Amino acid sequence: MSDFLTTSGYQKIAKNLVLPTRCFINGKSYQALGGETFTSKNPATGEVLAHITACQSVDVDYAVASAKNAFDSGVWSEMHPSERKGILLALCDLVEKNQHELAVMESLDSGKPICDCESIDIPEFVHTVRWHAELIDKIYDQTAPVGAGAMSMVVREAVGVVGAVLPWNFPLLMLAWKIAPALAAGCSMVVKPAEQTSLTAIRIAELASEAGFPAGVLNVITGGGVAVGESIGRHMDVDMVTFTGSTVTGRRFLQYSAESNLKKVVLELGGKNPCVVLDDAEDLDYVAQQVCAAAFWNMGENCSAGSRLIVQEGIKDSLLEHIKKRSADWRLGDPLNPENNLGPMIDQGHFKKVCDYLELGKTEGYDVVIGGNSVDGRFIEPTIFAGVKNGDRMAQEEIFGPILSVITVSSFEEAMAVANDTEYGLAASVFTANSKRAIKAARAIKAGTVTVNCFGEGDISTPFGGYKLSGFGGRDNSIHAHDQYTELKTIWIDLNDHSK
Ligand SMILES: NC(=O)C1=CN([C@@H]2O[C@H](COP(=O)(O)OP(=O)(O)OC[C@H]3O[C@@H](n4cnc5c(N)ncnc54)[C@H](O)[C@@H]3O)[C@@H](O)[C@H]2O)C=CC1
Ligand code: BAL
Repeated sequence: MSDFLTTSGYQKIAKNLVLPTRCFINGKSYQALGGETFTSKNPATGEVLAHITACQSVDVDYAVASAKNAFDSGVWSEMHPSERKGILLALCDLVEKNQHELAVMESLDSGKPICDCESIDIPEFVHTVRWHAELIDKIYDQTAPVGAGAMSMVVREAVGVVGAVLPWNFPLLMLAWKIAPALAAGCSMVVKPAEQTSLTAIRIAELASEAGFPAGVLNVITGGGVAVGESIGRHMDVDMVTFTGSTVTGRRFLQYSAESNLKKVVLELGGKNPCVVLDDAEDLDYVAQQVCAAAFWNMGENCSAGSRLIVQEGIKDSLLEHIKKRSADWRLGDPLNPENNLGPMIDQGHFKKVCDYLELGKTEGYDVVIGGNSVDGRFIEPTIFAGVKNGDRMAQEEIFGPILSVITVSSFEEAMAVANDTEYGLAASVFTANSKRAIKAARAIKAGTVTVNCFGEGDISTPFGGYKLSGFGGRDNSIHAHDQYTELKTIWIDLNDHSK
């Protein structure tokens, strides 16, 4: 559903919303033992939304014990797959029933435009959970070709207790990408949302309980990165961690695992993704629209944002003219106004970081094609710097804001070399009318997803994750995500008659 209300309709919902302040453990609302709280603020206004319970390692112990008890009891892990599916589908129905309230909560907490919350985040949450729910009563285990003397079954079993540590840029959607395959596979979970955006994750745990999830299967624990995130990463009873966030923090989870129980670790990390436009690209207005979406969607706070435009010199000027026109599609302002599609930066620390890149652009003397300014101390204008060299900081560092660097190249070969000249490898887009060049480019670029003649991340049926510093250990989405929340077990049955 994506019919928008009016701004005043959303404001009315916002006024009446009851925002959760306690987390959700073992089927109940839970207050951290230490009694401390942290504040969640509206990034668009700075207003305090909620004082949320700040958990510590002792609370993590309780959440993990609850998840482990639930898992070991078999109440979820051994439930008939079609029954598990039914409960996951019931959660989806409840999310749809509460769509507007969840959308407003997400927008207030994260600064995301309400139009995106309504038309992308919530429908995609539901689609993701339904897809994995629908999968679990249709997949079969295998037998191995071991001859007549034995029967060998190769079966998949749920990993156990999964810790999910989440980022703030897609609070609901990243929650879905992690919980849908893990819960469908039969795992129990301890989820830590980012401090900036805890509200909708808590609300989803409440709705899950209402949908019939047994206590302890889905626990949401709130608090800081070190107090809660590290405690999950080092916990001896957590069998796997799935993480989305910065590469710096992602590396830490490998360390936590190595220094504890060698838990499985799946990391979905940063990106500095190229949009390559070759000189035979058709319909430059469409290309410009896609380039703008790649760079500015979700305020550029997107790991797969196309933040480097690599354009062949013959069409650069013409493409930039189209991009200037298309940038008018991006309207900045009150996230609760459904006409706006650019909200504020997530918090003041991040706002300052992105402002520093605006300053860097001026210091470096780049051509400012559009934007270049901050607005109201919270928002950043969509900004394009031309004349950037790929070795520059602007083209190498993940900014996580609506800033696009334009790098000009003279040939296909140079475009490929520049596209790959990054420590990241999450996503890339290529625009060309020549199908051979499209396929060659898609094969040449070292990235987990390469889209041709469009910007995107694939869909629920395609794996999402990165090469190089963009990821480790697995993928979100698709049947591959389901598989990674399972262990492979071989059961070997001797059929020989040993009595002779
Ligand atoms: N790949 C992506 O989707 C994301 C990338 N980022 C990048 O990271 C930069 C910094 O943003 P942050 O919010 O600080 O990212 P972060 O990676 O530090 O935070 C993500 C999650 O990790 C947790 N965390 C933080 N420190 C931890 C630790 N020592 N041990 C365990 N868990 C920990 C946080 O509480 C949060 O839940 C951004 O400017 C952006 O460039 C941020 C969020 C998402
Ligand atoms: N774009 C979805 C994944 C992420 O930004 O973290």
